[in-house]
Amino acid sequence: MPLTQSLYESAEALNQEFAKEIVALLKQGIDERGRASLMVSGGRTPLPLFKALSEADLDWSRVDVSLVDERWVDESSDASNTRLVKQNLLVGKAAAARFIEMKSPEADAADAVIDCEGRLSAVSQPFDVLILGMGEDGHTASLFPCSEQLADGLKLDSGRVCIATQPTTAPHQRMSLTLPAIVASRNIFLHLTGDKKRQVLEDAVANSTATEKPIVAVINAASVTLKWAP
Ligand SMILES: O=C(O)[C@H](O)[C@@H](O)[C@H](O)[C@H](O)COP(=O)(O)O
Repeated sequence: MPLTQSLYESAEALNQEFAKEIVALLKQGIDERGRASLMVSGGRTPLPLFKALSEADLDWSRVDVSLVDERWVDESSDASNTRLVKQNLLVGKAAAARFIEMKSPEADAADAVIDCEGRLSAVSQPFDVLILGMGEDGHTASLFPCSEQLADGLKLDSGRVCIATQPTTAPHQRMSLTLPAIVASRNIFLHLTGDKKRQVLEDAVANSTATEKPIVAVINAASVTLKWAP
């Protein structure tokens, strides 16, 4: 599938323009279906985008927000994506959005998959806007090349929305959307900054298999728009 490239001179320009594009897509979803859904990844890259979104004029009360993946830690942990989103995105105007939790009290993410899918069934699907990041190992969401669960997470006919994964190259058990859940989204964005990640992406698309670099699995299965700045 095509990877549309949207390249910006600066991260500032990227985040301002990207936020406007996301808001327009969410408005379209609300106009057409009464509600819209925004699925976000964790990590450091999205923080300035979250700030721009939190200041955007939108009927956020009609927007469902949830996570593309979650580290299986308490919200009090600095590693929690729930904490990251609540502190950076669901503030200001965006505080009115409905947040659907991925994390639940189960000690093991593997014991929480069915419940997580049940909670996410309350989110209007297909997701209107889904934002992916990427690690330098080519992982996206919490679909890591090193994890034993990767093959199951990449099965397009699994019928699953969530999967518990255990990376060996990154801390914490994870809960992740599966590849089929990701690629069913109406608008999929890959949000990257820096020359290194752009090089990793270009090399992966040119030379890697989906299991070597899971971001390739997404690009092979859906139309993805790259949002990149230096
Ligand atoms: O929970 C997570 O960590 C993310 O979902 C993960 O897939 C992230 O998007 C990449 O690791 C990039 O993270 P950075 O933006 O911090 O480089």
